[in-house]
Amino acid sequence: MPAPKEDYYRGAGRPKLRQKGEKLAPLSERLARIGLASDWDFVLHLPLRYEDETAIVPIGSLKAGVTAQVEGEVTLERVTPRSLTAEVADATGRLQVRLLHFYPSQVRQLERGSRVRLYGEARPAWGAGGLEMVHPKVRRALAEGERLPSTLTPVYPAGEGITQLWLRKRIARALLDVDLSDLMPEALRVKLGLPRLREALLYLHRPPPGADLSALQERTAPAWKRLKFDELLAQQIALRHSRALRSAARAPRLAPQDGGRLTSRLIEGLPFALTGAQLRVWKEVAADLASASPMNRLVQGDVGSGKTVIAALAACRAIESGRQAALMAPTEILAEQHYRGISRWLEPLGVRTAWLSGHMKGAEKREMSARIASGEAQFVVGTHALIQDGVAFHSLGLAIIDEQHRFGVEQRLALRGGSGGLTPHLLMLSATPIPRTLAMSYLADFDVSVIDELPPGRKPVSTRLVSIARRDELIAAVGSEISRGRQAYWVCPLIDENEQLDLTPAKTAFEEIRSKLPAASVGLIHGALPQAEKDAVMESFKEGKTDLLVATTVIEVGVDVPNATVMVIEHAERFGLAQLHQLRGRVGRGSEKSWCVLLYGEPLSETGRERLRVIRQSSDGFEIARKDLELRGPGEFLGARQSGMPMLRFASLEEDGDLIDLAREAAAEWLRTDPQTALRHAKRWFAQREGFLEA
Ligand SMILES: Nc1ncnc2c1ncn2[C@@H]1O[C@H](COP(=O)(O)OP(=O)(O)OP(=O)(O)O)[C@@H](O)[C@H]1O
Repeated sequence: MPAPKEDYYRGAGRPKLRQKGEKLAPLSERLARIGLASDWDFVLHLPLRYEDETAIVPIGSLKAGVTAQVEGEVTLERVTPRSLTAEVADATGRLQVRLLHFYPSQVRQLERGSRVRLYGEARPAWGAGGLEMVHPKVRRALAEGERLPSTLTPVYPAGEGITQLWLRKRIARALLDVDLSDLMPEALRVKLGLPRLREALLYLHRPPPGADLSALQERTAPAWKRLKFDELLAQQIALRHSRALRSAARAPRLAPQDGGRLTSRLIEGLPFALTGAQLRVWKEVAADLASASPMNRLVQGDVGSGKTVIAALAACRAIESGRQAALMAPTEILAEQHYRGISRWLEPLGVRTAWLSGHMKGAEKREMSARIASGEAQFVVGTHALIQDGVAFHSLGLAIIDEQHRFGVEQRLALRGGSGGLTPHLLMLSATPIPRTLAMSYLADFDVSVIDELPPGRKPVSTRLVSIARRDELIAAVGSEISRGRQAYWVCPLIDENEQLDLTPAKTAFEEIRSKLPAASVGLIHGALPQAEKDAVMESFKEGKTDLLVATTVIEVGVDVPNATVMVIEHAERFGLAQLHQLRGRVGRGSEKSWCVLLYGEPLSETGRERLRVIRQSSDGFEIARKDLELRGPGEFLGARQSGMPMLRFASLEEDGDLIDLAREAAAEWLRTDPQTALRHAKRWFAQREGFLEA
């Protein structure tokens, strides 16, 4: 559809209103906001969409100020010596036409009953209501089936005060200045039937007459394929390269002479037998640990699949090989739980454990740091406190990171640190399953193990959707579950009253439930409580002294209380899919039947409804993650910070799975035959991410 005028002259987005007297930021700053700095950035600043000036729009959809082309039949005409006015109508509406000077030929063209095509700007009609065009270009209507070759004008993403015209000129200059010669081996390009890079870019910035608009918009044109492939290829090259750098590093071999007395005693002492999946994953981890190249392994397992025991085994392996092991968790609650849980297994085996919290006071913290530095503490658990200043390990052999996606790359690297020229092994745990395509591109640098089996005897959690209007009924039902000796969670999205959002906050829910269930012992936990209080509340729930725990999402990951069988989530529609799955995973951890009740407020938005539907129908974390990725896109799913890898701009992991496979193969081959040029290709794409290739 022809563009409204401001699209061309004032930038594609709706111009943001500035306050009176407010100055526009300098141009370079405004450009930087939309990621434009180097010539190469401009070259890759591709049109958001295209305007087709030859398209014909229905008269009924015309708006004042819009320049467009319409087609219709002349239904009225009036000729005076000074003007020619006519009315043109199509099935959707009518439009006035006014010519103030005219030729006899135009009178013939606009004769009543003839069909014409008009191109011009629509304006409010003079005198009468409706719209008119003054001096439009008048041409004969198209014959049946006749189509015009389209000429497409690009419309770029633009920011405040950046005009389309300026962008077009700037991009045209960049296209001349930047070296667009192909780096990709010619044989590969021909094999994949891809256009040259220069051709592809020119095609996208200035589509030739007759270019296929839908292939451009849907990003299926060969030119698009070329750019997506180049991007994926660059990513694969960068990942392989960083992997190669890593394998050049040396790690301590963690393979005890005596075959591992500590690990075997741990396995023997467990109150359960390891599942087949746990055994397999432990074998994979142990093999990595025995190698002199640093392990970089991600263990994925659905909620409750038993990842902790893998971490404990790996820690024992480091310790029995004479090294220290550290575990970093994203929250105090989780770190504390791991500390207690794993210490309970390790201390009877004579392992010396230590706990480092961000809340520790001076003397206590110094003492812990000293035990870590002297090597007296063999197994250390903590939060970010572990990588903050003043903590140096004596001989760290293994760094374990729980919920790895909650930490940035720098944090992961910081814990790994290294001592004595040796790089510790890195084991990451994640309960957020990462779909295959995503893992293959962003996480190609990790080895991945999957615990794809739940411990025996688990019963699936029944998930119910209940309108918030039935809250009272639900409280009573939870009360009767509690009277049978079970425990329950009641999760709310907020802590305090908030006037803007009509959501029942945790504090109100706490008071209300307490008064409605006087026989039950009810606790409240949220992020704003002092640490000591949080610990006490959690401990009391774990010990079964508290029956019902009202909470915010502080309990989201990792909390393990097998006697809890009910999870109520208020305003479930406000939570993300991964979060809902994690929360639901807090129940169904024992052998009793468990319930998850999703209380929703009405009206439900389309996406809210969709999320609740997915979570009710599936209990498979991988399936849910795939849906989540679909609903949110990889950027949000991973978060730029979390992946540590440059986000893909053009390729889509959901749609371009086949290209990822091709790019993987091609990257390996290219790095083998001509590593220099392959790396130049990767740098060209990710130049803006300094240090990425060195990471
Ligand atoms: N093989 C097993 N047989 C029986 N119970 C097991 C087994 N492995 C682990 N468990 C128990 O299952 C529960 C869940 O284990 P764990 O806390 O390690 O899960 P997780 O994978 O970390 O889950 P989440 O990500 O949800 O926290 C714990 O109570 C643990 O003791």
